Amino acid sequence: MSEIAINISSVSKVYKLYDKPTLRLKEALSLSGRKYHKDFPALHDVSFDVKKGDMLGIIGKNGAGKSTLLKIITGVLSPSGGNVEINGKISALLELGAGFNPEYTGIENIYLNGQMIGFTREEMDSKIEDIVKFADIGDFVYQPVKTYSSGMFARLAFAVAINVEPDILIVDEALSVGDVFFQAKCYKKLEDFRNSGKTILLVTHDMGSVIKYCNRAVIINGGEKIAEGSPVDMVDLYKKILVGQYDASEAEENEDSEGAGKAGTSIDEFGLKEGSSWKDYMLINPNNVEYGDRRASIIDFGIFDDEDQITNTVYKLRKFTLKLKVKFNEEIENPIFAFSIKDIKGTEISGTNTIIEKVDTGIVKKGETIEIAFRQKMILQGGQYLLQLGCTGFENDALVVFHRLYDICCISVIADKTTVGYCDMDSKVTYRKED
Ligand SMILES: Nc1ncnc2c1ncn2[C@@H]1O[C@H](COP(=O)(O)OP(=O)(O)OP(=O)(O)O)[C@@H](O)[C@H]1O
Repeated sequence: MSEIAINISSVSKVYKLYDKPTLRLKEALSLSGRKYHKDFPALHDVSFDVKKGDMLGIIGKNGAGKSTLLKIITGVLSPSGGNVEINGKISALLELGAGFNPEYTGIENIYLNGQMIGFTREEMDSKIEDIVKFADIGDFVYQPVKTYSSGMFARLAFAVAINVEPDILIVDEALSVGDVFFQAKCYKKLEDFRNSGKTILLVTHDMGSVIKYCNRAVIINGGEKIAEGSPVDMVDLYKKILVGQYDASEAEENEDSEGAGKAGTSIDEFGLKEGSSWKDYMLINPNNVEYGDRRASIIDFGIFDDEDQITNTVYKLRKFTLKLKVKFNEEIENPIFAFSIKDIKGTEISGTNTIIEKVDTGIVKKGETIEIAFRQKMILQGGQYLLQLGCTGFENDALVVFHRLYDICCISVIADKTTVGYCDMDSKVTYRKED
């Protein structure tokens, strides 16, 4: 029996773009065979295999071609070139509401969907209870689905897709509309599904989910597959694409064959090239804001994980070090070095400085460069955060800012569990019954 669930071989898709809808008809009726469209290549020569039991993340920017690829895999679209071989029964959650009749009730749509997948009414009778229970939308199952919120749609669609015993489940962003509890329930179900040896393809913009749940990932960019490998490496590479720091040679370096890798670039392995600085290895926010009178300048910084690898990705409950290099353009007495971390909504979550930490920085002379390191345990929950750095001081009891960098780079925290609230107190639990 083949170990491959899906084989995608040199798949291309060219869409026909018409300036006006009438031109489509004009082209169809043209006796001379005149073309009224422009070709738009949405996918070009995409090849990869999905093994049975894989949970493969497909990541890429808006318009990269991910949905087009999924539609080809599920047979909704036919490719312009290449081949797709499927080994097993597919159930897909593509566009929200696709395959649902808005006038039918939830229950009627469950039967309709079941029939479309190939189940008889009797077979669906035995599944309906599980589906309704999983969807958990109360009496709305008896209402026409046109009255549903997008979250209710997602619940019903996921409940159907997961309960029809597919071998391969394809999920395209559908989970992002559900509420957090429903998402958690779905991810749990996806894990059970994968643990039972089934295959999942997940398209999502949520990189945390890719790292947490997938065992492999593929990056699609501009209609091409540019890399395939461990989720952590692919997410790192994808972030570079997002901030315009992608270099094609890196994708080749990252192409690996198996398993999960390690985030970041090893200084030992690659060596910091002469003349390069830590920040060359960091993903810098192109929209960062900086200010200050520049009597001291932050000339370099880097985040180092517990293995001293420079990275934007830190694991929860592991140590990491934040290093800064600050060059002094004037003599300054008792400069203060600081960092803080904000969440993506801008709430300052944590941070410290050398005064709070009682570090005596003394007098720094003009021309000197100070290297300062903050080492701590990452206790924030999994997610994306933004880093702020600063060098300040006091003059006549007033705070002066020499150099501050706002939202300079992203810190991605990877977590394998999420506790309550902003941070994880790393509780150690003991449990015993009294005699
Ligand atoms: N039916 C269509 N006709 C013409 N162009 C299309 C059609 N469907 C998609 N496209 C184009 O093909 C490209 C790939 O679209 P696709 O929906 O596959 O991207 P995607 O990676 O899924 O994006 P997103 O993350 O925004 O969902 C886009 O430029 C899109 O505008």
